[in-house]
Amino acid sequence: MIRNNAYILVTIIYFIYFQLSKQYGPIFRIQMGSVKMVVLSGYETVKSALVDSADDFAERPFVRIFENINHGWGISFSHGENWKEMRRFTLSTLRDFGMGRSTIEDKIVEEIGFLIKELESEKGRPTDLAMIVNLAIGNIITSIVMGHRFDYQNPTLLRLMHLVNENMRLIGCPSVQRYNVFPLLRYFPGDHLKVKQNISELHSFLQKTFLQHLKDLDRDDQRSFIDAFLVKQKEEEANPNSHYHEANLLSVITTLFSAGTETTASTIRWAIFFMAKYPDIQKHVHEEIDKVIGTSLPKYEHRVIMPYTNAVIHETQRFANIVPTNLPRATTKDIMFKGYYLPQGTYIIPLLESVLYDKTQFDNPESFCPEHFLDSDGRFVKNSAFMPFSAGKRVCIGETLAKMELFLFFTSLMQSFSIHPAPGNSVIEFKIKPTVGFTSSALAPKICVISRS
Ligand code: HEM
Repeated sequence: MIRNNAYILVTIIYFIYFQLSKQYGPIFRIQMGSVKMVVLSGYETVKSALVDSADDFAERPFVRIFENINHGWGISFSHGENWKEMRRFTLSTLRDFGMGRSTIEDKIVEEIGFLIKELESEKGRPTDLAMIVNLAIGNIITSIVMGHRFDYQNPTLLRLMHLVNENMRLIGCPSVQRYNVFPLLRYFPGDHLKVKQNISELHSFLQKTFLQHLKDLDRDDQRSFIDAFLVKQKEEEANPNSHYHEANLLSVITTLFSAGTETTASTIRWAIFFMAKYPDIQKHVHEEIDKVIGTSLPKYEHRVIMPYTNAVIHETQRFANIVPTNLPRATTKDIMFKGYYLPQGTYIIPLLESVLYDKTQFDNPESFCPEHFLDSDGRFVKNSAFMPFSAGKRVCIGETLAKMELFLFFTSLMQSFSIHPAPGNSVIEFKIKPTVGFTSSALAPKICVISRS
């Protein structure tokens, strides 16, 4: 059936899938512990599966740690009708409900104002961006979910972000990956227990928040995602099969925090670090911002007339490759795919790294090169292998929000500041390394953020 079957002990296996695909081709099977997986590699193969055969690859497999967290509820690891309903509701609430494009844009612009003030107060001293960018992006999700933001020193925000970040790191770490594939490990202590403990704390905080929202609920003045969900829950009170119950609400909101914070914050940090690393590219970005926006407030609509900045953001997402393995998929029925028989429920890894670094789609994939998204006249060009949000039926639901955040945060920060490696650290020595975790975060030395005014 499948060309190769390599049995591989679990280590930090994710980093070697791409290497294996160079040896075994675009479709190969590996076995980790008790779990057999089929890896799809390269743009043509991943696109054929996720886009051309979208319905056949629309499920998620059983992944022990996600089952512990979600119990099949919510969106990211839920199945069938429940997944469809929660996905539809979340997408339409993000799009339509009193927080349509302009209102979300307002919230983002407001948050950027606080972030800029905070960075100005550093007065150009060497700064670690990790925490502060995380809090700012976390506040956008908080505003959407709860209807308000927190000060950066607020203990509730700090604790929420700590729980979310720690879990993102633990879920991607080797010990939890081993736990996922060796069933007996569930009887032993380990990082999976810390993940569960963090989720319990997060859920009890959210349950108290739901009660408060329920008390103040006004059908005609819904101020947050929680309000919209609770209204729907009331409307469906008489329906015994309703999907609008607390377990789904807890799971959806936990996912919005986990999937919607570190991913975007990490991409913004990568973009800022690239500016410190590549001063010529930074100069070009500054010139375009000064010419197109000047001292006005950046708006999302500016991106269509800012091809260079737009290309830098796209190249950051491509190069930073922050979800290298994608989330796993499963086949919805028995299928033949490119000559191979894949039974229903086959565990699929559609390797995003192999798409974003595909030599047949990008001239110089190993280099940071905004020209990958520009034509010879400097116009922005799309590339269908640009898939950092994946593709098909399970494509990231936060894509629109994340794109708006990335453009507005990056453009506003570059409008206000120039970015430099900290003294004693030359541009050549300025190294950015990805860290191991669920997402590929940027580890870089401190930088200096100098006001341009
Ligand atoms: C730069 C930022 C982001 C990146 C690169 C990213 C990437 C991804 C990827 C690769 C997937 C897997 C899709 C698949 O299975 O094919 C995903 C799924 C998902 N993302 Fe994002 N994401 C980002 C931001 C966000 C934000 C801001 C939110 C929420 C507000 C979000 C919510 C989700 C959810 C709920 C899913 C599961 C979708 C489903 O199973 O139907 N993401 N994301």
